[in-house]
Amino acid sequence: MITLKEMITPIPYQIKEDTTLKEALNIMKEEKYGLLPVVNEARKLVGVFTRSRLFQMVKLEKSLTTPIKDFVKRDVNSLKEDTPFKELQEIVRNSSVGTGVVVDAENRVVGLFTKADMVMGLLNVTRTLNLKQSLQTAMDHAYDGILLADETQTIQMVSPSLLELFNMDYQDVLHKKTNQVFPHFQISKIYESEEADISDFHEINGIKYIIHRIPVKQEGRVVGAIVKIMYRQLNEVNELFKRLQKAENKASFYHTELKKSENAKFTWDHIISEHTVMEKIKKSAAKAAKGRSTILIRGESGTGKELFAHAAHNSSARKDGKFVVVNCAAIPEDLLESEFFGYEDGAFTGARSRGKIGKFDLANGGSLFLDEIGDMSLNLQAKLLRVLQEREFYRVGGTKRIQVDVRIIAATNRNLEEMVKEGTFREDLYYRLNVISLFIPPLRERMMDIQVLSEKIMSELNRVIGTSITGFEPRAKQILMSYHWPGNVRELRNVMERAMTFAEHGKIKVEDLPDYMLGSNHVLVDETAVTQEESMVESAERVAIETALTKTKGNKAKAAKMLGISRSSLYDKLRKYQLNEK
Ligand SMILES: Nc1ncnc2c1ncn2[C@@H]1O[C@H](COP(=O)(O)OP(=O)(O)OP(=O)(O)O)[C@@H](O)[C@H]1O
Repeated sequence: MITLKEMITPIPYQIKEDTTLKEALNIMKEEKYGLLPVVNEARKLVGVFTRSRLFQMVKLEKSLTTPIKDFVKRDVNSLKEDTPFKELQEIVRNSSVGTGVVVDAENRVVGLFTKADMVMGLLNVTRTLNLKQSLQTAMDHAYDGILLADETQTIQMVSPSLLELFNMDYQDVLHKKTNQVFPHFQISKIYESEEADISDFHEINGIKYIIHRIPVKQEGRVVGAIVKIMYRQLNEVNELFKRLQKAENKASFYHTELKKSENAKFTWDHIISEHTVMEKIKKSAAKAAKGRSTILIRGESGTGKELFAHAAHNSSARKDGKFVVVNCAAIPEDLLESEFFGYEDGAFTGARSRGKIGKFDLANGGSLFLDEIGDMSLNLQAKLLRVLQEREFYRVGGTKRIQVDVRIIAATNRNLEEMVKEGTFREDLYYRLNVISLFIPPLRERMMDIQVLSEKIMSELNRVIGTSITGFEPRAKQILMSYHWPGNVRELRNVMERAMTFAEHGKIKVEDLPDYMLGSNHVLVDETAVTQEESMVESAERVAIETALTKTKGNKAKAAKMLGISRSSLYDKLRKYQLNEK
């Protein structure tokens, strides 16, 4: 709101009691002031010399050299410069005096205040207010991100879409220097060059954007800047472009798909995790990968077993050899043997009689990944065991021994020990495979990973499907963090893809999540407890801790384990989020 300070007429003259009639006359004639404030040596207000006092002196035929001292009006009501606008309105309304003297806290004169000043001030207020309001409305509805900075490069206005893109709140940016909050906008450039320009592509959360910097000039001088962040259209264009590309690349797609099955695509870096147990598994897997032993990867479906197998092959001495995948559950029983060992010419009648190379042959010098090994028939288990023991096999219908150098990496989500007990999995094969065994914990037991994985997946999908999703609304995040994820990371990916397709841009809301996730029994934390002030990371972290404590019935050691953090860091976080009493 406007203050008196902004409406006063500054007065360059300070007359004193010894100022002569002549001097006072000259000033009043020149400047047409109705009154002049009179000050003492300390420049403090002692009274005013008015036009009527001047006439009085002339009427009394005082000589021009007479000091004005005896004609100073001493009972003046001065106005303090910090008088609020509302109070000022009252004073002006009730006062018969047209001009007042404005003083500072020490009673020193700072200027005059006239009724005309007041009217002009009011007019300005209304004009600025209306303009500001119209601008704000335009900003609120802007499709692009927009930022207005003043002459000092201080942020005066921002559009909600800009805040959404950078996941910030008004208080994070308003009245702060642009260079502090958004250094990469490089706004100072245009204050110097005075020319509008457009940046190269930038990227945040997989969303591409361009910065359009426009200087605002007044009388040839830069008095501010408008920054326009274009991102939504970019992603839409991107999407169209991608569709075109997809069509063009179809043929080569099939080609690469074919090749893909024999090449390991992933490395340890593709396995995203911040959980201490996962880090340990990654380390020991990397170590095991260097040797020759069989590796058995255990864990629920969708926990990333195949990813580990790829990474293990890629960090082994065999990385230049093939990485051949066999899904033991997907191949019909009667074909499994020929898939593994191939067959000789003439082993079958008809079109296929020209022979076929088996997966063991293909993987020679490389790795053979036997996925879902728990789903293999006992008959084949026996044959596999023989190859593992003797490192040789016969093709179907063949009599020649084929020697191979293949490293086996097997995976299963089945309980092999139970199966051995039941007699559905060979004990000797079990021991052969179980030389180095890795167990990947389910996602619900490494809640910090839900956070990091969802962020990574969001970035990736923004890029791939052309959405511009910037995060989650607190309640949606809470559901994500407390859901039990039976399908693990695979399910998380599917949920994210679906939610991002629904939401398209902005934040993912509860209604973008599948209904089955919303069942109240999965949501373990009080929803009102997620406050707006917390950052996304903080609120996710707090929800994770609360959920872990609820799940472990308050057992801090177990909760820390579930979260993948040390006990002391759990205690730090409990203090930080004031969760101690829970
Ligand atoms: N830690 C992780 N970081 C990144 N992506 C992951 C991670 N874990 C799993 N994924 C992703 O989740 C999906 C499922 O992973 P993967 O196929 O390796 O699981 P799996 O345990 O082999 O499943 P299944 O037992 O059903 O074969 C894949 O898209 C994979 O890329």
